Amino acid sequence: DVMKYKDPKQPLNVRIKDLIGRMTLEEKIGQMTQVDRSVATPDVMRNYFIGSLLSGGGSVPAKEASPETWIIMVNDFQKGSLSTRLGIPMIYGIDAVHGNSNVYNATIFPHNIGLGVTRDPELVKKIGAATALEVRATGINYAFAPCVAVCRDPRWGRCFESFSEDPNIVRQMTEIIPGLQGEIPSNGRQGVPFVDGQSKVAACAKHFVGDGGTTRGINENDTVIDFHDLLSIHMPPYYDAVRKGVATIMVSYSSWNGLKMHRNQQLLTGFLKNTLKFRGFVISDFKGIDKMTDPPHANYTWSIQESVGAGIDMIMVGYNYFEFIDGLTYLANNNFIPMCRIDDAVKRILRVKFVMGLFENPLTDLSMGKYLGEQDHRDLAREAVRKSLVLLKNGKCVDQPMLPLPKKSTKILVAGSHADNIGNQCGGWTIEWHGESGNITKGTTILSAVKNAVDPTTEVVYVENPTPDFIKSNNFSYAIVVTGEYPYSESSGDSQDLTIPEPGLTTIMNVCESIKCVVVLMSGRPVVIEPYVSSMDALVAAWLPGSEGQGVTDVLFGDYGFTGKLAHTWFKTVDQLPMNVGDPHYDPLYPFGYGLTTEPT
Ligand SMILES: OC[C@@H]1[C@@H](O)[C@H](O)[C@@H](O)c2nc(CNc3ccccc3)cn21
Repeated sequence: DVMKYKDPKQPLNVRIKDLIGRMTLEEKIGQMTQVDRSVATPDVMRNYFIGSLLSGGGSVPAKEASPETWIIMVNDFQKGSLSTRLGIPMIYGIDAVHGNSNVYNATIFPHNIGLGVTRDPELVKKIGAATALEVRATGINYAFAPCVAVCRDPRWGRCFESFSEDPNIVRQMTEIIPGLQGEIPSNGRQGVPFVDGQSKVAACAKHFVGDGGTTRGINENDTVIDFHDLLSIHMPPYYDAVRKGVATIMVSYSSWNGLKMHRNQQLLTGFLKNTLKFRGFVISDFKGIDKMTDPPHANYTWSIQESVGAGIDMIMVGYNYFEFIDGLTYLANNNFIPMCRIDDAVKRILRVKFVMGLFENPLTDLSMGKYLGEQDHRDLAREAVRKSLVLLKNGKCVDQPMLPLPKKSTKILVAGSHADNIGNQCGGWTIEWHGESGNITKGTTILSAVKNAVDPTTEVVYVENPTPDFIKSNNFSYAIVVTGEYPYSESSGDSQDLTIPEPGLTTIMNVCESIKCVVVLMSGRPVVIEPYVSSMDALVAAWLPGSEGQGVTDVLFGDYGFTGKLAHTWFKTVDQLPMNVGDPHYDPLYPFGYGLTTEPT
């Protein structure tokens, strides 16, 4: 008989039922296994029936690899999967969290903290669509995005991955999901996985749930709140993500009231699958099951039993696929995990793979490579940068605004560690896991953007960390100081003091106490700035704008007006934290929703 699961005209549930009815336990467990590309080969894919691969942060086929190199790599792994008895295609995931940002020369969009400021769902949906194309340009079909964390404490190293402290802004920004996956047709079913073909990708709402609410913002720590607050602060974005057909949801490393999310059956199965009726697949975080114990990996068989038993469908194993497969096989064969749980997991994984057309189009044509970093994506990113900037101060006297800056001046000074540094303006999850300073990928630095923006007769002088004497010996009309935080991600970004690292503050004080200055602050979150604001003539929060630095000068020089409003409370001192809009004792330096505006000249 023609195998029904191979027939795209068959109803989805018929295909799933037919296929799972043919699968051995080995083939089922293989589908639940995701490993990093660095330990995979086509033979491993075939012999262990591996259902999914990922590129962890920085896991690339080669340094500065071209899109074609990426496509060939992914296709080769896929051919390994297709050569198995049942020919089930694998799904390949990557952290396309601000563009396909691991990939050299991809368009790098502002990180989520900047996108939340735009409060523009249509813009963010377009960013999702552009990102999907740039992911497909590398042969990849699955993005571990969007992060829908609600960051409640800026000491959290991942606050830059959160759209806002306000769940309503995060809910609005889930429009990136139909951008990434495609819009559910008006006559289509909401609340079931939807991925609209070869220019779209499966998305991943993460990290379920409460990742942004941990104690003192300590990454992967404990979120101690009652069920009402969990449901009203951290859960709402998942209502929207499920309704919009998100294909997958990733579990948080963190705990809720002392229980690791990776073993929280009440929330993973009881609430997400049974109450919210989520029908896609739940994926663990990287070695998330290892981290259920202290020390990690202390009892791997227990970790497998507790996580799969709680309702996780695909395990982001990391590297040790043999140990995982062996452990889960033992647990299934000895009924520590019931077969119905394994079948539920595999059905969810197959549902996503069928829905996204993976069986019909498992391979990528090399011609898709042209979409990587294409100009109209860069123009879109530039627009997002413009709308993400927040003007916090404009002139020392209300009636003497400094911005917009004149394009025609005799001589101006550009200074600061982030003025001529693409890596610094992109932040974490860019090329490398933690990101990296330097000329790491294609883009426009702020210095280049200034030179492009000003009148040709204006002399632009760049000195990264100028001395007061140097400044005073030149008659600069004004200075633009670009500085802030260096790239970080995850726990490496956790900070208890939230100070601007040196020499940033020194540069700010040296310049601003010598001449008129506008400070462009690049940071993944609000940082300690209050003691220094009085020295500045103007202050712009630029967050982590990404590769298209021209968007910053578009607004500084008045081609566009400032429109952004804070999506995060800007505290005065860290001992006020956590402090969020709506709190009874709310005494910020700049409140949630604050932002000065300017008119285009
Ligand atoms: O990169 C995969 C996931 C990512 O989607 C999650 O948001 C994040 O919590 C996460 N952390 C790791 C662990 N980090 C890691 C980075 C590079 C190589 C190996 C592990 C992987 N991942």
